[in-house]
Amino acid sequence: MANVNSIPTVDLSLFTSGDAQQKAAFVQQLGKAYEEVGFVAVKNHGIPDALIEQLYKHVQEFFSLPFDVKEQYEIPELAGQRGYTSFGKEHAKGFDAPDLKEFFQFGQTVIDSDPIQSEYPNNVQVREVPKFSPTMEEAYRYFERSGKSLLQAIAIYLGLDQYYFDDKIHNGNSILRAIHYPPITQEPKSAIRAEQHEDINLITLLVGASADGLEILDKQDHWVPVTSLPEQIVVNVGDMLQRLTNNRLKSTTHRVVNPPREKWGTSRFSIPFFLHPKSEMDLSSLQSCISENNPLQYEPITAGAYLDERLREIGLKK
Ligand SMILES: O=C(O)CCC(=O)C(=O)O
Ligand SMILES: [Fe+2]
Repeated sequence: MANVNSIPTVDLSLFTSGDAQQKAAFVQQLGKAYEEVGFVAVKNHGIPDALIEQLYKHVQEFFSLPFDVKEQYEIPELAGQRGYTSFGKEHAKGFDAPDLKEFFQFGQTVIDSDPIQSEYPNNVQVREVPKFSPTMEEAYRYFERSGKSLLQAIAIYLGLDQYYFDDKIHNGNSILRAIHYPPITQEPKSAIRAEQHEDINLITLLVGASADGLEILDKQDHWVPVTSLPEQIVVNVGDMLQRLTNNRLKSTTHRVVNPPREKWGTSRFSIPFFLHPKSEMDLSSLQSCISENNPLQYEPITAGAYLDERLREIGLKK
């Protein structure tokens, strides 16, 4: 990735270990960035570099397995929510052509006695790459922790109690998705690897993808490449948070484009963490985000019902 940021940068350590003034400054920077751009690059995000390196290594090992091995880990009844999803299964909302990607999804493991456990299917263990699932699980915990801090800052920005989201995301339905965009072998029908879309969840945390290609749509309707430093993660607002805030925080449209011809021969890997609350969370817009200038835009819905609706729209759920 290029060494220049095209989105605002924030330093999470100001929030997690700074003094009161630094913490307040972080809250304002993050909130303003989410009102204006919807995307930030986060440094000192708390996810160890060595873990990210291991994660990419095992993810690449998994995708380089033969197709008939990967296919054993595909479970259509689970709508792609756990295990492997092969090429051509997912398309963006409103588009027919499938994205040029295969992916693997890893979900929540409940370790306390919360009965919510019965809502979640088991994660899929990949026998051929023994360290794949344990590394996904370890990374999942770190993403949850960083995401929780970011949501605490967002809660303060919205005038809510700092811990407003904590119980809503504890044992939540988050997904760690490892994606492989294969090399391009012939003149592609379109210049797009993943068609434009908005994420469904509260926030998405994305560790440095292995190649350029991610772009966001700015307010002037221009596509702007997202660039961040290797030690940063990109964190964006999803539709659930946009809905909760009655469009005050922006779920910005984004896509992944093909590389220039000289890089067609290379794969692209990326590993977004989609932070979801428990399915029972009420996504009704907050009263504090409704005003004469910004009248209520959405019907009330729970996170679970909303996710279900969206999975049907993108072709994962029938
Ligand atoms: O591959 C990327 O960099 C982003 C993928 C993405 O936007 C998504 O899966 O929702
Ligand atoms: Fe996305």
